[in-house]
Amino acid sequence: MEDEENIEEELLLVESELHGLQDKIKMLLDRQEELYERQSQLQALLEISKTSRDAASSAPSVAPEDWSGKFSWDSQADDIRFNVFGISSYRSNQREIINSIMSGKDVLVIMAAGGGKSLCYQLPAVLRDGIALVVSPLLSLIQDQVMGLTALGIPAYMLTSTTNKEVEKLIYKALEKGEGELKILYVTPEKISKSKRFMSKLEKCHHAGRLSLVAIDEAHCCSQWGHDFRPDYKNLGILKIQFPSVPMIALTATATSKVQMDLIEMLHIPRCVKFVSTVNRPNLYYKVYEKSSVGKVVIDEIANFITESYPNKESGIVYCFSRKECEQVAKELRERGIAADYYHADMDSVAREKVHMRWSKSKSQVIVGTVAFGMGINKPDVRFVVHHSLSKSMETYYQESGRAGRDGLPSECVLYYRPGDVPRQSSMVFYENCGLQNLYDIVRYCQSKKSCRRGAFFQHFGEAVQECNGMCDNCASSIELKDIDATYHTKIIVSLLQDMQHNDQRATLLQLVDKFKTKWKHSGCSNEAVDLKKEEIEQLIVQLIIDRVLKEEFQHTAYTTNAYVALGPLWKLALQGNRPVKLTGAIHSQDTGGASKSTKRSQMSNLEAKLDDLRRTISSDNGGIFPHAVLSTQQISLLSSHKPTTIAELENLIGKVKADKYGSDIIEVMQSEIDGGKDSGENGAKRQKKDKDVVLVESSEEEA
Ligand SMILES: Nc1ncnc2c1ncn2[C@@H]1O[C@H](COP(=O)(O)OP(=O)(O)OP(=O)(O)O)[C@@H](O)[C@H]1O
Repeated sequence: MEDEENIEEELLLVESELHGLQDKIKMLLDRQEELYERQSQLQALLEISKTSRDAASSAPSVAPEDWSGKFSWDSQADDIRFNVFGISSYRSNQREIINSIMSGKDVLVIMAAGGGKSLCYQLPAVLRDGIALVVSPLLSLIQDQVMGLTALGIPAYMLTSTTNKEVEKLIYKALEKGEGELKILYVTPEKISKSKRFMSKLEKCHHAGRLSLVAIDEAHCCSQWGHDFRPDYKNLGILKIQFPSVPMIALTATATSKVQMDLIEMLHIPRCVKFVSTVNRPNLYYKVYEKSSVGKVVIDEIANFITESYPNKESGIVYCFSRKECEQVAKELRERGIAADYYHADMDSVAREKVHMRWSKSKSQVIVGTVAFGMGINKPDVRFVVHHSLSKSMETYYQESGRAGRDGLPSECVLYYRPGDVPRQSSMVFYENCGLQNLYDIVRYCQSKKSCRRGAFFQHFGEAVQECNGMCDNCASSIELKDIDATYHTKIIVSLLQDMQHNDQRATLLQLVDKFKTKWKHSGCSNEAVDLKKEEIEQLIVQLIIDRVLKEEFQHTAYTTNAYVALGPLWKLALQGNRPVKLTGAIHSQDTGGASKSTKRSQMSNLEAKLDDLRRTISSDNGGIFPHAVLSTQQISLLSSHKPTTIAELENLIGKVKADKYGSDIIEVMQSEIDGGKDSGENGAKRQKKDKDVVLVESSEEEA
C-alpha cells in the first residue's frame, strides 16, 4: 500500500518534470525554427549581394549601353526586321540584345510576357550563317513558333516525338552535311538529355562551324526555385560545355535574383550580358475581390463581371484550384450564357488542343483552366484573367495574370480571395521548397487593402518601384479605410490555442473561428474592442499566420492533408499585448474598383466610351504598346481611369497625342456632355464650377 503511494507520488513528480521539459523543448524548437528561418533569409541576402558584386566585377568589357551603338550588321538587321518579320521598329532592349548575341556573347534576357523575346533570337538566327538551335519546353509552343516562322518564309523545323521520318531525315542531313535549307531548329529539352543520336549530329554540325547560336526559351524552367521547374532543363548545361564558342541566349519573362543566379550557374554562362526589362505591365489593371463563401454567388459575380464588362465577347481566362472545380465553374458559366470550356491535365491531349483552338480562334469566350493551362498561351487579345482561387505564389500569379493584354491594350486581372481558401492551398504546397513562404507572399498581396498591387510585384522581383497610375484597385480606390485594433482579439485567439494545445486538441481555421465566436459571446466583454464579422476573424487569423504569431501545421490522412492552426514563434509577444495588431477595414466589394467601372462600357457615358476608344487607338498605333513613351504619367492616368476631366486637361492630353488624329470628335462629345449636364444633369455626372474650368464629377452612388 505504502509502496503504491510512493510510486504514485514519484509518478506525479516525473510527470510534472516531463511537462516542464516539454514546455522547454517546445520553446527551444520554436526558437530553432525562428533561427532557421532567419538563417535562410540571411543566406539568400548574402548570395544576392555576392552575385551583384561578382556581376559588377566580371562585367563585360563593353558597357551595356554600347550595345546600342553602331555595328557592321546594322543595315542587314534592319532589312530583315522590316522585310522578313514585318516589324517597323525595335522595342526596348531588342536591338541591344540582338547586337550582343551577334557579337558572340552569352546573353540572359528577362522581358515581360508579350515584350518580344522571340525576335531577339530569331533575327540573329536569320542573320548569322548556320543553324540556330532553340530549346523550348512545350510542343504547342514549338508548333506555334514553327508555323509562324514558316509563314514568314524562314526555314524552321522541329524535331520532336511528332516529327515524321521524312522531316527527321531532312533535319539530320542539314545538321550533319549542311544540305538543304534549315535556319532554326526547335527541340524539347528531352531531346538534349535523352537522344544520343541527335547530340552526335549536333556535334557534327558544330564541328563544321554551322551551329550559329543556342537559345533556351522559358529558361526559368532550369531552376527549382522558379515556378515551372522541369527536370530535363537541368541537363541543358551540357550545351555550353560541348559548344563553348557558340553564343547562348537564355530567355524568360520572370526570374527573381535567386532564379537568375541559379540558371546562370546551370547553363554555365557566368559572363553573360544581362538584359533585365521591367516586370511592369502598365496596361494591366490588378484587383482583388472579396470572395463569397457561397459557391453560386461567386459564379454569379464572375458571370456578371464578364457579361457587363465584356459584352462583345472579348476573350478571357478563369483559373481554378482543382480539376473538379474547373469543370463545375465552366458548366455554371455556360448555364449563365457564357461560352466557356474547361481545360485541365486529366483531359487527353486531343481534347485539350480542341479547347485551346476554339478559344484561340475566339469561337469560345472563356477557358476555365487549372495551372495546366500555362506556358504556350500566346493569344494576344486576352482582355481579362480571373482567379477563382488564389495562386500558390506571386510568381505564378504574375505569370498567369500576365496572359492578359499581351497586345498592350488595357486588360484586367481579378483575383477572388477569401481567407478560407488559404488552408486549401497551403496543404498542397507545404512540402515544396519554400512553398509556404511563397504562398504567404501572395496571401499578403490579397489581404492588403492599402498597398499598391503593382508595388508588390516590384518588391517581389527586386525592382525599383514605378508609378501605378491608378491601375490597381488600391491605388484607384477613394474609400477611406480604417484600421481596427485587433490586439485584444489576438490575445483571445492565442489563449484559445494555448488551452487547446494543453488538452492535445487541434483546430482548423474554421473551427478556430467558431471557438473564437463562442468565447467572445460568453466573455461578456465590456472591453472597447469591436465585434468582428466572421470574415474579419478569418482574415485576422490568416494575418497572424503570415506575421508568425500563429502557424499552420499539417496532418496526413489516407485521403487528404489537413491544415491546422497552431501557436507560431511570436505568440508570446502577442499574448503579452506587446505587439499591437491592426486589421484593415473590409476587402473591396465588387462595385468599388475603379477599372471595373471603366470597362463596363454599357454603363459608360458617351465621353467615357470615347476615351476608352482613344486609349485603344493610341495603343494600337504604338505597335500594341500602351503609350508611355508618348504620354506623361498624369495623362496616362486620365486615359486609364476616366477620372474627372476638364476641357483644358483634355485638350492638353489630346494635343500631346496629335489632336488632328484623335482629338476633335472627343472634344465635341465632351462639350455636349457639359452642355447637356448644364441643362439636365445627364449621364450620371454632376457639374461643378471650379475656378475657370468646368469639372465633370462622376457620381459613384448613382452609377453603382
Ligand atoms: N518591335 C516590335 N514591334 C511590334 N511588334 C513586335 C515587336 N517585337 C515583337 N512584336 C510582336 O509582339 C508579340 C509578342 O512577341 P513574343 O511572342 O516574342 O513575346 P514574348 O516576349 O515571347 O512573350 P511570352 O513570354 O508571353 O511568350 C508578337 O506578336 C510579336 O510579333
